[in-house]
Amino acid sequence: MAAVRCENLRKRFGGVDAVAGIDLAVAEGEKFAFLGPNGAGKTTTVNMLATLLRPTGGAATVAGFDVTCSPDRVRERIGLVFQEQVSDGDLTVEENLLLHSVLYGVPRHAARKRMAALLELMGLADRGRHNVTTLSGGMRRRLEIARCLMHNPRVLFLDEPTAGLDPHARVLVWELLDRLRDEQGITLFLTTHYLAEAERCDRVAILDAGALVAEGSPQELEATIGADVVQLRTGDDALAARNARCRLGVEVSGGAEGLRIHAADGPELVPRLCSDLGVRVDAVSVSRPSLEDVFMHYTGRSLQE
Ligand SMILES: Nc1ncnc2c1ncn2[C@@H]1O[C@H](COP(=O)(O)OP(=O)(O)OP(=O)(O)O)[C@@H](O)[C@H]1O
Repeated sequence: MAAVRCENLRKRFGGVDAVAGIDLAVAEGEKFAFLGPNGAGKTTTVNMLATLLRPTGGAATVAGFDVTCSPDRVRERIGLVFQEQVSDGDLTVEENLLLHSVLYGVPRHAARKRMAALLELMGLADRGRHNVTTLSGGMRRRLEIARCLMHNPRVLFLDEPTAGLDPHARVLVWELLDRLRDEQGITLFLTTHYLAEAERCDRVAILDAGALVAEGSPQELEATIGADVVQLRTGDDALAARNARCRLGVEVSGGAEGLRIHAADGPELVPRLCSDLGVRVDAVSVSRPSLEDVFMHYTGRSLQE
């Protein structure tokens, strides 16, 4: 059973198709990223999957239940970490966690046990009695995640989980998300516009203007746009280009930065270039396509624009 499934899922606001017919399946225990620029429709999709917004059309199931027909069943099985802080700043860390468990009907004994385990997992074990306002930004984000796990959800939706955090706090959040998935088999469904965050996921779907434009593992997506680029500077570029074509059968283009060769496996080609070109090789570099290149390829824009 897929943890999340969308079939032609749509949401229209006034005259705007915020989500324009998405087909998607996320497997149980998968770490899945929804990558797209601001306004692409990521939050709208997550809000429909989390039963906060009613779809205009199509269908979606989460943990096996239809989001429109069985929203209560869906809600029991999901956690939703928002970009903004939801925890009550006037309460302590423990009070926030216990309040959440009461709202979800978790028995008191089970809630205390789960709270202790989650505080440990999140690196907040010594902060339980502290007021939320005394926590750093990274600690607050980890508290938000812990809160959403108190009722033991099977699918965790995280909207930009590391937005606004410093690099160290970001790494801590990533590590604990990995542990959650590895140790508890929770499905993680992230929205992000950070390429580094998407790179760490099993599978990425690229969303642009409400439509899915590509989907696959980061490696698969990078492979779809083609080859590695090998750049060369030699003692004689004209001769090097001729010999590369004749002796190695590779296509070469010239430019201000020397010679460029597209190769399926750049690192494998480099030693052959050095030994077979018959000219001195002064510099060589190999670059692989990144998710930024993939995004640019499918949308014609940079993700950062
Ligand atoms: N309640 C609403 N009413 C009208 N339009 C909306 C509403 N919510 C979202 N939109 C529009 O739908 C589109 C998608 O917005 P959405 O917030 O889902 O994008 P996003 O990819 O999550 O962006 P961000 O990363 O900025 O959160 C945008 O054009 C937005 O202006």
